[in-house]
Amino acid sequence: MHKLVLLRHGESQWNLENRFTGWTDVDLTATGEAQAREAGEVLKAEGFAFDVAFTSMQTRAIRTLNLALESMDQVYVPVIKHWRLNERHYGALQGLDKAETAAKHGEDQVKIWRRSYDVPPPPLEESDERNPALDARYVDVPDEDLPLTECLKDTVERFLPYWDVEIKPLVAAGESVIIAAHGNSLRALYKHLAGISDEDIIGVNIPTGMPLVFELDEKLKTQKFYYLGDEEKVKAAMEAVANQGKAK
Ligand SMILES: O=C(O)[C@@H](CO)OP(=O)(O)O
Repeated sequence: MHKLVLLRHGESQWNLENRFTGWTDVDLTATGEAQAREAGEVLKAEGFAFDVAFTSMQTRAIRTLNLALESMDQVYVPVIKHWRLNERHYGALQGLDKAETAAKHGEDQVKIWRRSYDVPPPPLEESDERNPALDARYVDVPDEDLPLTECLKDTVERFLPYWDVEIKPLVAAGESVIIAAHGNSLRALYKHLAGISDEDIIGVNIPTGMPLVFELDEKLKTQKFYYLGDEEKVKAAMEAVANQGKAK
């Protein structure tokens, strides 16, 4: 049996401000840092010893991983960063307040933009200074692979090839792996690993800073998955994420 750990970053500045974030590179808040350290403590208490860690190219996920490994006394673990683990690109919604957007366009429309499988938010203009093609960290990525918006299906299509080729073989070989990433990029992997339908993925919300363990058999079929930590706390945190798209 293999155990794979998924960890969404701790609270970011724009989680706190309730703004659509996507590929905007915001940092953790002090609460987010504490959540990351706490995740590390929980993982340590459960006896996890990682062989390799994967994360995105975004500060909030990288720092969450670093802080968690630090509180596990495992900063020596090799870390691989890749853009395919980045958050889903939120297009022209990036920077907008979620509750204000719900008041303007309706909660139903915001839920479609936030959680539907195949409806992308309006794209950024190519000339927008936030176009990832202008960001030095993606200089080696072909422009046509860099998104100006994404629905979850697009995120699945860019994340899963990386999972299949780079991560899955390590898990299959018995390596202990942690992936520190984002609410929606982890929903893409969650959908795949848990076999969730395009319709049911709408109801899945991943809370910040809470380790999610997938137990996989020898064929890497999921046997069970669960969050580490207090069940009520996890439930409340999931509901809070779902409610971020409601008008005030
Ligand atoms: O803004 C975002 O990029 C994501 C994750 O923080 O938010 P949401 O939960 O609304 O998809």
